[in-house]
Amino acid sequence: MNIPTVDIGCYVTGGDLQSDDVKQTVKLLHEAISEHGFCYLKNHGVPRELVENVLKSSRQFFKLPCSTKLQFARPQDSDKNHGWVDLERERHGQLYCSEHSDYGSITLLFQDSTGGLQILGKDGEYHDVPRVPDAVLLNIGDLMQRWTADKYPSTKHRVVVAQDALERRQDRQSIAFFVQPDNDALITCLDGSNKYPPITSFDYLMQRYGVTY
Ligand SMILES: O=C(O)CCC(=O)C(=O)O
Ligand SMILES: [Fe+2]
Repeated sequence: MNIPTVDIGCYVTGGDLQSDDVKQTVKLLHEAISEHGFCYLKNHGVPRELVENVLKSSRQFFKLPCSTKLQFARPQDSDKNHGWVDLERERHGQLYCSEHSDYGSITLLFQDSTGGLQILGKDGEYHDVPRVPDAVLLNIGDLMQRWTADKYPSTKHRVVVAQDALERRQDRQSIAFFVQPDNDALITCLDGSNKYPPITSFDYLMQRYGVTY
């Protein structure tokens, strides 16, 4: 499957929104995410060094003893949705990155070179989505699909660790940034169709967490 790469440099550097460059970028972005719900972004403005530093810090963090990591654990019975989740809980809830779609508006994902991410194509088959150096992967979440009355698909995906990586006991790292609108933002179908009733971003998220955690 060919996930398109869109260069958003002209927008990131503050280009005039009415310029042909920006209009063309918007068109390509629209086409890419309408088709796959996924696309790579180039010239996204996040410095490579920053990404590498975050990966390094997270490597250090995960090597800490469990007792230390527990101090930063995500509370189980509160609406605070950040913090460390141990593998057992993660397996229970999220089935360790088996097939799922993301909840929010968009997700930005940096992967390492291990690979393993796959997306479900319209053909019903899973397709590898390898890392593209210096690009960030953007994907549409369920709330954005609802917001766009299903025009932008929240495509199902999963992570499978390749046999050779398993044998080498190679660690895999990725950084996912889940973008969620402000809690009180009312999500109403943008095309006026009212295909889904309006819901606040917070209520939607809580509904979903209620099912998963
Ligand atoms: O680690 C990855 O490549 C993807 C993870 C993912 O899909 C998620 O956390 O929602
Ligand atoms: Fe995901």
